[in-house]
Amino acid sequence: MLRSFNLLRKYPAVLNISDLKPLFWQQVLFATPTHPVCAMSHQTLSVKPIVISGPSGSGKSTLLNKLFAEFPGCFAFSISHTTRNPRPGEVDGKDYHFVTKDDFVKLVGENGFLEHAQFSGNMYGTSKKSVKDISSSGQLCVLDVEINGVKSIKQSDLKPKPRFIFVRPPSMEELRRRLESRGTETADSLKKRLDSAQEAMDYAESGAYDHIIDNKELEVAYEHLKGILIEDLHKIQGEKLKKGQ
Ligand SMILES: Nc1ncnc2c1ncn2[C@@H]1O[C@H](COP(=O)(O)OP(=O)(O)OP(=O)(O)O)[C@@H](O)[C@H]1O
Repeated sequence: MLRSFNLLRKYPAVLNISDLKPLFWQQVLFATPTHPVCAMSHQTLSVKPIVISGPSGSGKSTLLNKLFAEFPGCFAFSISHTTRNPRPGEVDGKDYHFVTKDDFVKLVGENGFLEHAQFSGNMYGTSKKSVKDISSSGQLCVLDVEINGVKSIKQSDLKPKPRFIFVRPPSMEELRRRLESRGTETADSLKKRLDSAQEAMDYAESGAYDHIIDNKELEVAYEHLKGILIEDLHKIQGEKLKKGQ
Protein backbone atom coordinates (compact mmCIF):
# COMPACT_ATOMS: atom_id res chain seq x y z
CA MET A 1 0.00 0.00 0.00
CA LEU A 2 1.27 3.42 -0.87
CA ARG A 3 0.89 5.94 1.81
CA SER A 4 -1.27 8.97 2.03
CA PHE A 5 -0.13 12.37 3.09
CA ASN A 6 -1.02 15.97 3.05
CA LEU A 7 0.92 17.14 0.05
CA LEU A 8 1.10 20.78 1.04
CA ARG A 9 2.18 20.04 4.57
CA LYS A 10 4.74 17.54 3.47
CA TYR A 11 6.17 19.03 0.33
CA PRO A 12 5.73 22.80 0.26
CA ALA A 13 9.00 23.19 -1.63
CA VAL A 14 7.64 21.61 -4.79
CA LEU A 15 3.93 22.25 -4.60
CA ASN A 16 1.77 25.19 -5.40
CA ILE A 17 -1.78 25.38 -4.16
CA SER A 18 -2.87 24.84 -7.74
CA ASP A 19 -1.01 21.55 -7.82
CA LEU A 20 -3.05 20.17 -4.99
CA LYS A 21 -5.75 17.66 -5.46
CA PRO A 22 -8.06 16.28 -2.86
CA LEU A 23 -6.59 13.58 -0.73
CA PHE A 24 -8.50 10.52 -1.51
CA TRP A 25 -7.26 7.34 0.01
CA GLN A 26 -4.58 5.57 1.85
CA GLN A 27 -2.09 5.07 -0.88
CA VAL A 28 -0.77 8.06 -2.69
CA LEU A 29 2.37 8.24 -4.61
CA PHE A 30 3.11 11.74 -5.58
CA ALA A 31 0.12 12.49 -7.69
CA THR A 32 0.84 15.97 -8.86
CA PRO A 33 1.51 17.21 -12.33
CA THR A 34 4.96 17.64 -13.70
CA HIS A 35 6.49 20.78 -12.35
CA PRO A 36 6.72 23.31 -15.18
CA VAL A 37 10.15 24.54 -14.19
CA CYS A 38 11.77 21.18 -14.49
CA ALA A 39 10.12 19.79 -17.59
CA MET A 40 12.83 19.03 -20.13
CA SER A 41 12.19 19.46 -23.77
CA HIS A 42 14.22 16.53 -25.07
CA GLN A 43 14.25 13.01 -23.88
CA THR A 44 17.96 12.57 -23.46
CA LEU A 45 18.33 11.31 -19.97
CA SER A 46 16.72 8.42 -18.16
CA VAL A 47 16.79 8.76 -14.41
CA LYS A 48 16.08 6.01 -11.93
CA PRO A 49 13.08 6.65 -9.71
CA ILE A 50 13.59 6.44 -5.99
CA VAL A 51 11.33 4.48 -3.72
CA ILE A 52 11.64 5.93 -0.25
CA SER A 53 10.13 4.25 2.75
CA GLY A 54 10.42 4.17 6.50
CA PRO A 55 8.26 4.33 9.59
CA SER A 56 5.94 7.27 9.92
CA GLY A 57 7.93 9.96 11.69
CA SER A 58 11.31 8.66 10.59
CA GLY A 59 11.91 11.87 8.65
CA LYS A 60 11.20 11.06 5.01
CA SER A 61 9.42 14.28 4.20
CA THR A 62 11.92 16.36 6.16
CA LEU A 63 14.74 14.89 4.09
CA LEU A 64 12.89 15.11 0.79
CA ASN A 65 11.90 18.71 1.38
CA LYS A 66 15.54 19.62 1.90
CA LEU A 67 16.39 17.93 -1.39
CA PHE A 68 13.57 19.64 -3.26
CA ALA A 69 14.71 22.98 -1.91
CA GLU A 70 18.35 22.45 -2.82
CA PHE A 71 17.60 21.01 -6.27
CA PRO A 72 14.57 22.90 -7.49
CA GLY A 73 13.02 21.59 -10.64
CA CYS A 74 14.76 18.23 -10.61
CA PHE A 75 11.86 16.19 -9.25
CA ALA A 76 8.46 15.31 -10.60
CA PHE A 77 5.43 13.39 -9.52
CA SER A 78 3.51 10.67 -11.23
CA ILE A 79 -0.08 11.25 -12.23
CA SER A 80 -2.51 8.65 -10.92
CA HIS A 81 -5.33 6.95 -12.80
CA THR A 82 -8.82 7.04 -11.38
CA THR A 83 -12.28 5.92 -12.35
CA ARG A 84 -13.95 8.69 -10.38
CA ASN A 85 -15.42 11.67 -12.18
CA PRO A 86 -13.35 14.83 -12.45
CA ARG A 87 -14.23 17.53 -9.94
CA PRO A 88 -14.74 21.07 -11.19
CA GLY A 89 -11.42 22.47 -12.35
CA GLU A 90 -9.63 19.14 -12.54
CA VAL A 91 -7.90 18.48 -15.82
CA ASP A 92 -7.47 15.08 -17.40
CA GLY A 93 -3.79 14.19 -17.73
CA LYS A 94 -2.82 16.87 -15.26
CA ASP A 95 -4.66 16.15 -12.04
CA TYR A 96 -5.40 12.55 -12.85
CA HIS A 97 -5.80 10.30 -15.81
CA PHE A 98 -9.57 9.98 -15.69
CA VAL A 99 -10.55 6.63 -17.18
CA THR A 100 -13.57 4.39 -17.39
CA LYS A 101 -13.85 1.34 -15.21
CA ASP A 102 -13.44 -0.85 -18.29
CA ASP A 103 -10.22 0.90 -19.28
CA PHE A 104 -8.94 0.66 -15.73
CA VAL A 105 -9.65 -3.05 -15.53
CA LYS A 106 -8.03 -3.55 -18.94
CA LEU A 107 -4.86 -1.85 -17.71
CA VAL A 108 -4.88 -4.03 -14.61
CA GLY A 109 -5.12 -7.07 -16.91
CA GLU A 110 -2.19 -5.78 -18.93
CA ASN A 111 -0.13 -5.53 -15.75
CA GLY A 112 0.09 -1.80 -16.32
CA PHE A 113 -0.09 -0.71 -12.69
CA LEU A 114 2.62 -0.55 -10.11
CA GLU A 115 -0.12 -0.63 -7.56
CA HIS A 116 -3.85 -0.04 -7.50
CA ALA A 117 -6.70 -0.12 -5.01
CA GLN A 118 -10.34 0.69 -4.58
CA PHE A 119 -11.58 3.47 -2.36
CA SER A 120 -15.12 4.72 -1.87
CA GLY A 121 -16.32 2.78 -4.87
CA ASN A 122 -13.69 4.19 -7.23
CA MET A 123 -10.47 2.70 -8.43
CA TYR A 124 -7.13 4.44 -8.18
CA GLY A 125 -3.74 3.35 -9.38
CA THR A 126 -0.26 4.37 -10.33
CA SER A 127 0.66 3.19 -13.75
CA LYS A 128 4.13 2.08 -14.65
CA LYS A 129 3.94 4.36 -17.64
CA SER A 130 3.39 7.48 -15.53
CA VAL A 131 6.55 6.72 -13.61
CA LYS A 132 8.52 5.77 -16.72
CA ASP A 133 7.46 8.96 -18.46
CA ILE A 134 9.01 10.99 -15.68
CA SER A 135 12.21 8.97 -15.77
CA SER A 136 12.55 9.37 -19.49
CA SER A 137 11.80 13.08 -19.31
CA GLY A 138 15.01 13.40 -17.36
CA GLN A 139 13.46 14.10 -14.00
CA LEU A 140 13.67 12.17 -10.81
CA CYS A 141 10.46 10.49 -9.77
CA VAL A 142 10.06 9.96 -6.04
CA LEU A 143 7.73 7.29 -4.77
CA ASP A 144 7.02 7.65 -1.06
CA VAL A 145 5.50 4.35 -0.08
CA GLU A 146 4.64 2.08 2.77
CA ILE A 147 5.99 -1.40 3.10
CA ASN A 148 3.35 -3.05 0.89
CA GLY A 149 4.01 -0.51 -1.82
CA VAL A 150 7.70 -1.33 -1.64
CA LYS A 151 6.92 -5.01 -2.01
CA SER A 152 4.62 -4.40 -4.92
CA ILE A 153 7.17 -2.21 -6.72
CA LYS A 154 9.92 -4.72 -6.06
CA GLN A 155 7.82 -7.37 -7.76
CA SER A 156 7.15 -5.20 -10.76
CA ASP A 157 9.25 -4.98 -13.87
CA LEU A 158 9.54 -1.20 -13.68
CA LYS A 159 12.37 0.12 -15.84
CA PRO A 160 14.63 1.74 -15.02
CA LYS A 161 14.75 -0.20 -11.80
CA PRO A 162 14.25 2.17 -8.88
CA ARG A 163 16.63 2.74 -6.00
CA PHE A 164 15.05 1.50 -2.79
CA ILE A 165 15.86 3.70 0.19
CA PHE A 166 14.86 3.20 3.79
CA VAL A 167 14.90 6.00 6.37
CA ARG A 168 15.57 4.59 9.82
CA PRO A 169 14.88 6.42 13.06
CA PRO A 170 17.52 6.13 15.80
CA SER A 171 15.18 4.19 18.09
CA MET A 172 11.53 3.51 18.74
CA GLU A 173 11.64 5.91 21.70
CA GLU A 174 12.97 8.70 19.50
CA LEU A 175 10.40 7.87 16.85
CA ARG A 176 7.64 8.25 19.41
CA ARG A 177 9.14 11.52 20.60
CA ARG A 178 9.28 12.91 17.05
CA LEU A 179 5.74 11.88 16.29
CA GLU A 180 4.51 13.38 19.53
CA SER A 181 6.39 16.61 18.98
CA ARG A 182 5.10 16.86 15.41
CA GLY A 183 1.71 17.32 17.01
CA THR A 184 -0.20 15.60 14.22
CA GLU A 185 -1.23 12.38 15.92
CA THR A 186 -4.07 11.29 18.13
CA ALA A 187 -3.33 8.63 20.75
CA ASP A 188 -4.90 6.09 18.41
CA SER A 189 -2.99 7.09 15.27
CA LEU A 190 0.24 7.29 17.27
CA LYS A 191 -0.22 3.73 18.44
CA LYS A 192 -0.99 2.51 14.91
CA ARG A 193 2.08 4.25 13.53
CA LEU A 194 4.35 2.84 16.20
CA ASP A 195 2.88 -0.64 15.76
CA SER A 196 3.60 -0.68 12.06
CA ALA A 197 7.03 0.87 12.56
CA GLN A 198 8.50 -2.33 13.91
CA GLU A 199 7.30 -4.30 10.90
CA ALA A 200 8.91 -1.75 8.61
CA MET A 201 12.18 -1.93 10.56
CA ASP A 202 12.21 -5.72 10.42
CA TYR A 203 11.58 -5.67 6.69
CA ALA A 204 14.49 -3.27 6.23
CA GLU A 205 16.71 -5.54 8.31
CA SER A 206 15.93 -8.35 5.89
CA GLY A 207 17.97 -6.57 3.21
CA ALA A 208 15.05 -5.30 1.17
CA TYR A 209 16.62 -1.89 0.46
CA ASP A 210 19.60 -0.71 -1.52
CA HIS A 211 20.35 1.96 1.07
CA ILE A 212 19.47 2.50 4.72
CA ILE A 213 19.73 6.07 5.94
CA ASP A 214 20.10 6.50 9.68
CA ASN A 215 18.24 9.65 10.51
CA LYS A 216 19.77 10.53 13.83
CA GLU A 217 21.49 13.77 12.94
CA LEU A 218 19.48 15.42 10.21
CA GLU A 219 22.46 16.90 8.38
CA VAL A 220 24.33 13.60 8.33
CA ALA A 221 21.25 11.79 7.06
CA TYR A 222 20.67 14.43 4.44
CA GLU A 223 24.24 14.20 3.17
CA HIS A 224 23.83 10.45 2.91
CA LEU A 225 20.64 10.78 0.86
CA LYS A 226 22.14 13.47 -1.34
CA GLY A 227 25.24 11.35 -1.87
CA ILE A 228 23.09 8.52 -3.22
CA LEU A 229 21.40 10.79 -5.75
CA ILE A 230 24.05 13.36 -6.49
CA GLU A 231 25.26 11.84 -9.74
CA ASP A 232 21.75 11.79 -11.17
CA LEU A 233 21.02 15.26 -9.86
CA HIS A 234 24.16 16.66 -11.49
CA LYS A 235 23.18 15.03 -14.77
CA ILE A 236 19.70 16.53 -14.54
CA GLN A 237 21.11 19.95 -13.75
CA GLY A 238 23.60 19.61 -16.61
CA GLU A 239 20.81 18.85 -19.06
CA LYS A 240 18.77 21.77 -17.79
CA LEU A 241 21.71 24.10 -18.26
CA LYS A 242 22.24 22.83 -21.79
CA LYS A 243 18.61 23.54 -22.57
CA GLY A 244 18.83 26.95 -20.90
CA GLN A 245 16.22 26.02 -18.30
N1 LIG B 1 17.13 14.01 12.36
C1 LIG B 1 16.09 14.52 13.01
N2 LIG B 1 16.25 14.97 14.27
C2 LIG B 1 15.21 15.47 14.96
N3 LIG B 1 13.95 15.58 14.49
C3 LIG B 1 13.73 15.14 13.23
C4 LIG B 1 14.77 14.60 12.42
N4 LIG B 1 14.25 14.27 11.25
C5 LIG B 1 12.95 14.59 11.28
N5 LIG B 1 12.63 15.13 12.48
C6 LIG B 1 11.31 15.57 12.94
O1 LIG B 1 10.54 14.41 13.13
C7 LIG B 1 9.17 14.64 12.78
C8 LIG B 1 8.75 13.61 11.76
O2 LIG B 1 9.44 13.84 10.54
P1 LIG B 1 8.69 13.73 9.12
O3 LIG B 1 7.36 14.37 9.20
O4 LIG B 1 9.67 14.20 8.09
O5 LIG B 1 8.52 12.14 9.05
P2 LIG B 1 7.89 11.23 7.88
O6 LIG B 1 8.73 10.01 7.82
O7 LIG B 1 7.75 12.00 6.64
O8 LIG B 1 6.50 10.92 8.54
P3 LIG B 1 5.11 10.46 7.81
O9 LIG B 1 5.40 9.17 7.13
O10 LIG B 1 4.14 10.33 8.94
O11 LIG B 1 4.74 11.57 6.88
C9 LIG B 1 9.11 16.07 12.25
O12 LIG B 1 8.61 16.89 13.28
C10 LIG B 1 10.57 16.41 11.93
O13 LIG B 1 10.83 17.78 12.08
